[in-house]
Amino acid sequence: MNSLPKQVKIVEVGPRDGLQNEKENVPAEVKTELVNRLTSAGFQNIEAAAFVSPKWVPQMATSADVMAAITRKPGVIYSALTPNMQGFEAALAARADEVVIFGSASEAFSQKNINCSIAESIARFEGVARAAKEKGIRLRGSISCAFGCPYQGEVPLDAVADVVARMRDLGCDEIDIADTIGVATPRKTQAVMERAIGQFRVDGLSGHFHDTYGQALANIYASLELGISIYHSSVAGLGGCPYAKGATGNIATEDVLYLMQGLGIETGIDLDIVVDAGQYISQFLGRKSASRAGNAIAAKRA
Ligand SMILES: CC(C)(COP(=O)([O-])OP(=O)([O-])OC[C@H]1O[C@@H](n2cnc3c(N)ncnc32)[C@H](O)[C@@H]1OP(=O)([O-])[O-])[C@@H](O)C(=O)NCCC(=O)NCCSC(=O)C[C@@](C)(O)CC(=O)[O-]
Repeated sequence: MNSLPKQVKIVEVGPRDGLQNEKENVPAEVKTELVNRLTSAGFQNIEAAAFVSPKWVPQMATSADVMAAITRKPGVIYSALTPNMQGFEAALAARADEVVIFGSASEAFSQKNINCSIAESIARFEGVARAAKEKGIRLRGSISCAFGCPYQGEVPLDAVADVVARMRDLGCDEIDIADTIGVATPRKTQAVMERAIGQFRVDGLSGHFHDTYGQALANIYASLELGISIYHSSVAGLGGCPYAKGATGNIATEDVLYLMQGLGIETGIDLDIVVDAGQYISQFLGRKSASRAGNAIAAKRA
């Protein structure tokens, strides 16, 4: 059996990826309370904002308010999505610790999500990357549809490797390999991750798995076997992408933490506080949490 990493970093993406698709406005105070609860749970990295066009993603329009109101813990990285220089300037003003340029391995998805081709997106990201370096802000690259696309279907492995190399050349500190629509299975996951590892250091790659087909935990395990040690997840399994119809949320953070506990892998995160945060946001949204571990732990307590 391959040896697994002894510790992993869990990037909590619920306040951004999780909430961006909610139809009803989630007030900035609720998002702020969620980020604060997640901070107290011990995450090193929380994706808290997206400085994107409010016409494209209205739910993220309050990002500056959230970034201004959260109680920051020293050492915690609060990240923001920045598709272009306008987004970067807003993230800088909001004191984001990390900016995220987000592209795609699928041409069709790139057009739908950010209204340009892959090549145009990379050209657009060059300015953001340069500005981030000048200001000493961490730079993360996110690659959507690395395992399949809702518009074009199959995404060639070469296309993933190519975008990883382009993100690397832009100077990304970390690169996310994202299963936007949750279609990957473990062998496919390993095939894609191996190509990514061929282009970038393994300790800078992260797995970002949506759980549409219930495969995300298996895909995380498959990635652990390759030595990947950064994973994205969303409290209560919140989420879905506005440009990926039918795709459900990210894998629930509570479920990932339960898995890591069982494997004896250190995360530095307090599962009980995350369960409370998951119940808090689910109650606000008026629905049951999508986290099976979260619901089981909450039921046991009651
Ligand atoms: C990229 C654009 C802006 C191009 O959109 P565009 O329409 O081509 O942009 P434009 O430059 O022509 O500008 C049009 C208007 O947008 C404004 N604008 C332009 N830029 C900004 C900005 N940064 N912030 C605020 N406003 C902005 C700009 O000021 C102008 O306003 P107007 O003059 O019409 O009033 C647009 O397509 C966009 O905002 N897309 C965002 C899509 C998005 O957020 N998708 C969800 C996140 S990606 C995701 O979830 C996947 C991920 C990361 O989680 C990983 C995974 O699971 O796959």
